[in-house]
Amino acid sequence: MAIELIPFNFTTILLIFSSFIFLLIKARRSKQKSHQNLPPSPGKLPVIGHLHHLVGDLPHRALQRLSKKHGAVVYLQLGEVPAVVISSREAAKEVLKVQDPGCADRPQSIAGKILWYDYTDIAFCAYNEYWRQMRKICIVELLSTKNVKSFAHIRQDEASSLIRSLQSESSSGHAVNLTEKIFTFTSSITCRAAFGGVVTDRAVLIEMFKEAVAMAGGFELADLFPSWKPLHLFSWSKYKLQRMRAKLDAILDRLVEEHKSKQSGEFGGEDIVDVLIRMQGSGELKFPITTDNIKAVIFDMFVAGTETSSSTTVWAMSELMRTPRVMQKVQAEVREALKGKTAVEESDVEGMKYLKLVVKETLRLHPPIPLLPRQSREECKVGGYSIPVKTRVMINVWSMGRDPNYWDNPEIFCPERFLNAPKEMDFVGNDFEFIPFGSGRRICPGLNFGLANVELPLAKLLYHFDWKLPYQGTMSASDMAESDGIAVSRKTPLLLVPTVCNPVLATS
Ligand code: HEM
Repeated sequence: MAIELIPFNFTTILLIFSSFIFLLIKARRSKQKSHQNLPPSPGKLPVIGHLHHLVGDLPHRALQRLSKKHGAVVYLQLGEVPAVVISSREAAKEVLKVQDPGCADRPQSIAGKILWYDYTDIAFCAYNEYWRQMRKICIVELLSTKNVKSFAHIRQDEASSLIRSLQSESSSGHAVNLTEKIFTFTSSITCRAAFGGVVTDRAVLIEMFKEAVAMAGGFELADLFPSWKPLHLFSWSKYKLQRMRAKLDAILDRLVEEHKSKQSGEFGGEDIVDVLIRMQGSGELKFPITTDNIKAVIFDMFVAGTETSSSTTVWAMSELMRTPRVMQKVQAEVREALKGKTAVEESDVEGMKYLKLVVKETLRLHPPIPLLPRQSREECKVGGYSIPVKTRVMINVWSMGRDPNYWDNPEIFCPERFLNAPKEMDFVGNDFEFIPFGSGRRICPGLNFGLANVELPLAKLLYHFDWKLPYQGTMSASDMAESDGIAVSRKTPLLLVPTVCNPVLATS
């Protein structure tokens, strides 16, 4: 859990001591005016509330443990911040459907404020008219089904580079860092589709974005004690974020300037940055936008579009390596469908039913965003309990995907479960025990783009290569450990040895 420690010296100790007393008095006062009919809670400590229940484990795992003990709707006091954890499909439906838009805000965090330009992007933005306008522009200009289809040649081009680079490295017989390769593939597609070319400073952008994702988890000490200003003044993370923001600004300013001097879309037309610049100048927008707003959206697209898809592909390969039965079955499907071909086309992938089930099963076990981050905009009722206004609502998508009440043998990677399920289940936001893309008004607008960025490379990896672990034996549970942060990927890179099976020609 990303709780940052501030450096210790005499002043710090004095500050911590005096604020402890201040918070103790505040906690006593707020206890007196506590809400009626709140959901059940575990034991609480003065000042820190329930924070100690989250220490030592990743948030989605710690919250699953609490829900098993206290129920599907649990109330927590995280420092000063009221929070509710949702862990059943019925309660998730109430939050995301019945109460939507009552729970459609996002919780605020220092990372969101600094790196996403005062929350003027889409993902961290509050639920308001500005958000609606920006989300609509991004869907129409970038993420619609038609647009996603039109980017097929970019995906094809980048997937072929990925395969060629793996093919040339495979001759050494050494392991390749598949996590890195897939990440480069996905970030190149996002950059080319959204910004018209691979950004010159992409490596710096990637580094920043990785740190941002780790820090945007929202469990920073300063985020949990918003009224305690000295903590904000001395927050080490805040200074780190401000330094990152200065670097980010320089890169994004350059990107915007380049777009102002010429249109950069892949077809010589407009990309999303060109569109936003044009709209900024037209004066026709209901909510006029600044260059900072454009930069917020650019960073959003890069962050939201890259990590989610690449970590899904990497988790899929990890699960396949652990489950030889499924690996053989999916490779057989892919190879049968492509018999005699030297290259994999997107239209070929359409008919690969088992491959699609593999992706579905991967998203059940490894939703890239395990806790949907929402915040109540008004007092609402969930599971018969009251959720006060401005409560952080965390929907534990990860734990619902592994709940034995909904899934047989939930820890087993078994794509066939979706064929044998009593009802057809999909991830488009209607089956609330399986919502890797979220649901309701804030459902992921990049669903089609994301899936396309997972299915094609996966089909290619399985068609062109056989895969081995770089050591004898099988992958252990610790090999599947998860990283910290708002988006959860593998903690360690996936290292695998590829052997060429169906070679790719130099020209394809
Ligand atoms: C496998 C791929 C992906 C997964 C699993 C995923 C998952 C999610 C989830 C769970 C949310 C929060 C939804 C909610 O609160 O209900 C979200 C939001 C979002 N996603 Fe994705 N995503 C993926 C790919 C993408 C891509 C490729 C893009 C764009 C290039 C994208 C852009 C966004 C944006 C802008 C939001 C914020 C929406 C809002 O707050 O209104 N995502 N995504």
